[in-house]
Amino acid sequence: MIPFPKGLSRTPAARPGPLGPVADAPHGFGGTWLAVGLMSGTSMDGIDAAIIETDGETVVGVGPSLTLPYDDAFRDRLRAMLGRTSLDDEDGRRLHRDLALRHAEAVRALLKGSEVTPDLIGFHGHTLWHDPKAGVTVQAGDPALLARELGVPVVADLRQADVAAGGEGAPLVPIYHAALAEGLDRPLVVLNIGGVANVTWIGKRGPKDLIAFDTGPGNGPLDDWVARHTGEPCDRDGRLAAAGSLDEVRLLRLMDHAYFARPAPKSLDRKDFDHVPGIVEGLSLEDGATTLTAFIVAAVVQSATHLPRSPVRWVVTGGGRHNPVLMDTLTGWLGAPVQPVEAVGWNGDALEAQAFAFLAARHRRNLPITFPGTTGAPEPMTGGRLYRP
Ligand SMILES: Nc1ncnc2c1ncn2[C@@H]1O[C@H](COP(=O)(O)OP(=O)(O)OP(=O)(O)O)[C@@H](O)[C@H]1O
Ligand SMILES: CC(=O)N[C@H]1[C@@H]2OC[C@@H](O2)[C@@H](O)[C@@H]1O[C@H](C)C(=O)O
Repeated sequence: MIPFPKGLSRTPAARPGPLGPVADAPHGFGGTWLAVGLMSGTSMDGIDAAIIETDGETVVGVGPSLTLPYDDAFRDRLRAMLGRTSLDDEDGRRLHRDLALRHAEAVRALLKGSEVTPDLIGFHGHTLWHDPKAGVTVQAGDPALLARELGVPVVADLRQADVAAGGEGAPLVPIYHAALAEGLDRPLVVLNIGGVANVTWIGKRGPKDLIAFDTGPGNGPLDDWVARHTGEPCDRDGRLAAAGSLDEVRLLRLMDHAYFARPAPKSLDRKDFDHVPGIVEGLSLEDGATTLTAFIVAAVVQSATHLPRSPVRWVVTGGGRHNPVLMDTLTGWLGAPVQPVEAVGWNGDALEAQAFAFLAARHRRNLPITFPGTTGAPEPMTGGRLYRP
């Protein structure tokens, strides 16, 4: 564990706060879909694909999942397109097409050797730009082409309606966390540590008793730091962070950002951390890794001040849960039980992809996917657009 820095304030005692609306009565529906979910996350490691059986309210069955990694050349191409708001030129159209084709390849790999044909695909695409205050969120990857390639209806454009209504358009996964958390002790917090990190607080009042927001950086700035110094994609198993020392002064500078004090709901783009390399510049490889690992944890500790009540436990999903230094430091600094989501029987490598399958099913049922407590939408909102093959 990285020692707790003197200059950082501890989580204040949890205080009561506004709660999201409680669920409407479920709509009657007798059937289920076999739905594939596809996510290309901010860490740009590859395409996650998973299959579930669901009616959009409960998860009836969970099937296999996989990650189709991006090769370095494609990752560089993707990175070069970050920040784009338009795909309307040759490079943009090529990326839109190639992402769809790679997602089709991921679905074929997922289904290989099985007799299964999915009924539905939930497709996130890859976020190039996210600025909900300006009403803009851009995901690359052509859903119409994906539907044609696979001969299966595709639900995509899942952030657009929420952003158009004044919501943050992110995070979208909380309603899936809530569906999975039925029957578990609550309040429960699900913490996702991918490229960016986000939390879902699930209260006791039913499946829509949710508060969710992005906490701050996930592995993104740490991955970038390690890649720049070593060419490796990440601080594998936290080895570098374990060997370094925390630079408390720089951590406090990293935490001196208006986002952390801002009340939820709120969301981030990867670009919101563009200033981070400048702050850690000059540190040794190991001390930089320790300080950027501590930054992820400090942002989570700060996020706890925006939660209505302390949870009974934190369950962690996303690639960050594989980093033992990060997990131990979270446990120490939060002073609460912190476990990987596998402790409650979920698959942390497949959860986000599964969520997009679930959201596609909710779209087909016309059930809301975002809520005042998760994105700041004015009311529970449906979302997504259906592309038929
Ligand atoms: N063994 C490990 N040790 C340290 N870090 C790891 C390990 N395995 C994965 N990671 C981290 O997890 C990251 C990938 O996480 P994940 O797949 O959840 O991200 P993502 O889905 O792309 O992001 P987001 O949730 O922001 O969209 C890697 O970039 C790496 O930093
Ligand atoms: C705009 C965007 O793509 N945001 C992602 C990103 O990655 C993690 C965090 O920031 C989260 O808000 C969101 O993804 C997850 C899948 C979500 O919408 O729940």
